[in-house]
Amino acid sequence: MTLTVDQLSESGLLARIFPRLNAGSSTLLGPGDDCAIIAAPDGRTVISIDTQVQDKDFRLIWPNGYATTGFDVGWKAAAQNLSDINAMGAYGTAMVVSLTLPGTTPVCWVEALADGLSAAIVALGAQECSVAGGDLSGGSELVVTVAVTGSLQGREPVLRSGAQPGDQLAVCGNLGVAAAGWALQESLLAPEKYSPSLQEAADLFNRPRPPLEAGPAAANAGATSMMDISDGLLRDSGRLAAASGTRLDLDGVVLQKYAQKLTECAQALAADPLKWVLTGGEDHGLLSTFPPSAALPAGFIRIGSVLSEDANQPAVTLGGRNFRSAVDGAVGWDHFAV
Ligand SMILES: Nc1ncnc2c1ncn2[C@@H]1O[C@H](COP(=O)(O)OP(=O)(O)O)[C@@H](O)[C@H]1O
Ligand SMILES: Cc1ncc(C[n+]2csc(CCOP(=O)(O)OP(=O)(O)O)c2C)c(N)n1
Ligand SMILES: [Mg+2]
Repeated sequence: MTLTVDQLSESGLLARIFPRLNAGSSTLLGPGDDCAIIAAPDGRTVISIDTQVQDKDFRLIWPNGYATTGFDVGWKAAAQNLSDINAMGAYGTAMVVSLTLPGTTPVCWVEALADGLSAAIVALGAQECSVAGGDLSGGSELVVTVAVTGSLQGREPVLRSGAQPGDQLAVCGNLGVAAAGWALQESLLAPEKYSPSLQEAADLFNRPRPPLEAGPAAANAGATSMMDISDGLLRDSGRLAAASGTRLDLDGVVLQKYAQKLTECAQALAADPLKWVLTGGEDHGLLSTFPPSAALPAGFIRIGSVLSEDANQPAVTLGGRNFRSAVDGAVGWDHFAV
């Protein structure tokens, strides 16, 4: 019989979780007391939080049969939180983790979640970020919430609001790959039948790899604005444009190159890969703007330009035209509008 969480006490479950949690050098006191204590030599703390809810952010079993592991959910929790820290130009220092668990959850699933958190932190290059504490509760569905703190290490933060007309618009990381992976898992195409490129898309959906060195590098290179792309390029571009009081024009030719990389997935599902590139979320790459003459840091690719606001023009255009026709009116992910 599989050991489930309702067969353990809270402290019994914690005793299985604690040894699996990454420890980092900013953590003056880790899990076990009422609070953790994190050093903040910079004098400022960057802080963010993200939640994953069963059947909203992941399915335990997908239509194609893939079973989401605790490791996947832990990895994604760490990755999406560190991505927000990255998007400020900061490094992660500590996380706290709140788990709402049905009593029937296997203990090994929770242990794998702790392993996934720590594995992502290390694999993505944030090994100085600890998992410093958390909370446990029971509930009818799985909910995993992680809050993260970060340090700017003396740098100025890069906000969404600093884009200037004339700036270059650039991205670092994947566009549309996680959306392709999500579509695969919502399809009836069994994972055993995946080719290597389908497998890569599914893997990057389940265990995203935000480029964590790129945020601080962009800040150092003079990025004027930045955010991570979690809800899709069009939706997040609209947010950056609105925050900066500018318009953005995307280069359809460059974006087609991202779509071409998804040809095999798109053919397998008879889907439009450009729609994944424009509206797909959960890749957690960076969308940044740089002054016209700035050399883009490693990994950034120019995908458009920043223009002056114009009441007669949409905030985001694709090759100078309204993008809606290219994607059937879709914009990106919204928890309450889909
Ligand atoms: N329940 C809430 N209460 C207060 N602020 C919130 C809440 N939900 C989101 N926010 C804030 O609104 C902004 C947008 O949130 P979100 O779209 O989740 O950002 P991100 O994509 O960076 O995670 C963030 O600054 C976030 O802190
Ligand atoms: C079962 C399921 N349905 C839909 C999705 C797709 N999805 C869920 S959240 C999301 C966008 C990012 O999530 P959000 O909580 O908005 O992240 P944030 O913008 O706060 O970083 C997407 C594309 C999914 N991952 N799983
Ligand atoms: Mg959020």
